[in-house]
Amino acid sequence: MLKSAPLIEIRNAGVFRSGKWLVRDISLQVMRGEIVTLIGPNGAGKSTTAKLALKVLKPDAGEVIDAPGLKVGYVPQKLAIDWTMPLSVERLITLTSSHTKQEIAQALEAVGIPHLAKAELRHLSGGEFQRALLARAIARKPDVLVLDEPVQGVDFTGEAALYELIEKLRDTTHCGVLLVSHDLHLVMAATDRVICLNGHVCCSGTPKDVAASTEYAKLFGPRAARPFAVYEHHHDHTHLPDGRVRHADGSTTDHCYEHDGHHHGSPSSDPSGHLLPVKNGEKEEAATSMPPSPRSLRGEGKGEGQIAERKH
Ligand SMILES: Nc1ncnc2c1ncn2[C@@H]1O[C@H](COP(=O)(O)OP(=O)(O)OP(=O)(O)O)[C@@H](O)[C@H]1O
Repeated sequence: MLKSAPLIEIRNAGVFRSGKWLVRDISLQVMRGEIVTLIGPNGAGKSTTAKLALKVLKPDAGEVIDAPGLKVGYVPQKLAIDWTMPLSVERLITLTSSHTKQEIAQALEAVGIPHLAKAELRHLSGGEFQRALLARAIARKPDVLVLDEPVQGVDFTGEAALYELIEKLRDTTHCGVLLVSHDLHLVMAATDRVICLNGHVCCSGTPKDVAASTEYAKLFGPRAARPFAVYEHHHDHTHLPDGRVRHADGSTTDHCYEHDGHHHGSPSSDPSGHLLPVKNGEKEEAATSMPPSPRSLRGEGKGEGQIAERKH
């Protein structure tokens, strides 16, 4: 596979269903090692575009071109799972493709839940469930990960941890990532390009470029006028298990320094003592309200989002 060729390229593609264009004239590329994030209001065509990229949906106009031999890992927005049936994490990973015990263990280790191999899905927290889905997607060592709202059912601090995990997976496996986010205001800093959809590509660029664009402001109205908090983190210090902090120069102290990475933006702090980015006044709300239950977010009984992976 050529390093400089796109892993997935969508060229002027459109999907026509039930007498209307769900999306039209969509063009985007996902390169190796790149994180591309799709944002847009409900019904803007984000999932439709992700399914185009996956070739789950065939374009009625334009084309979708994959790199030869492309392997894709997919985390769908909804899952058709019978929650009355016991289903373990390791069984989820092998539902549609076979993996050795070692591959399963590696995937679970990579997403930080090695201890949950035998756990039942219905007992997992929202964050653990999303990690199990990610483990499933990376077990086949994909060239590209397509993640449709991978932080759903997770609270604000958990969201940040999942975004960090996605960035880490990109860094360690050098895969490309196409990420769907419903969150207009919290886009991880690792995102290389944001594509803002509204049935068509409304605008695109770096998170900061898109936040500053008039098209984005027009699409999201007064919400867009509020400050756009890009989740940023700098690994200039590490919290040790005993509570001390190790700094980039190797020294350790009992607390972080004022100027340490994370220590910008909001005056609020997370449980690790880090300041969290301001989510446009929504942070407190997000932190205090209960996240939707994982089960309600798993599309129970809706029959959508069959687990799908493909290899060409
Ligand atoms: N098979 C279909 N037939 C007709 N309309 C459809 C079909 N699939 C999706 N739609 C419609 O297409 C539009 C785009 O849907 P899509 O799920 O891609 O949006 P989205 O941006 O992912 O939305 P959300 O943020 O709510 O998940 C919606 O209005 C949806 O109702």
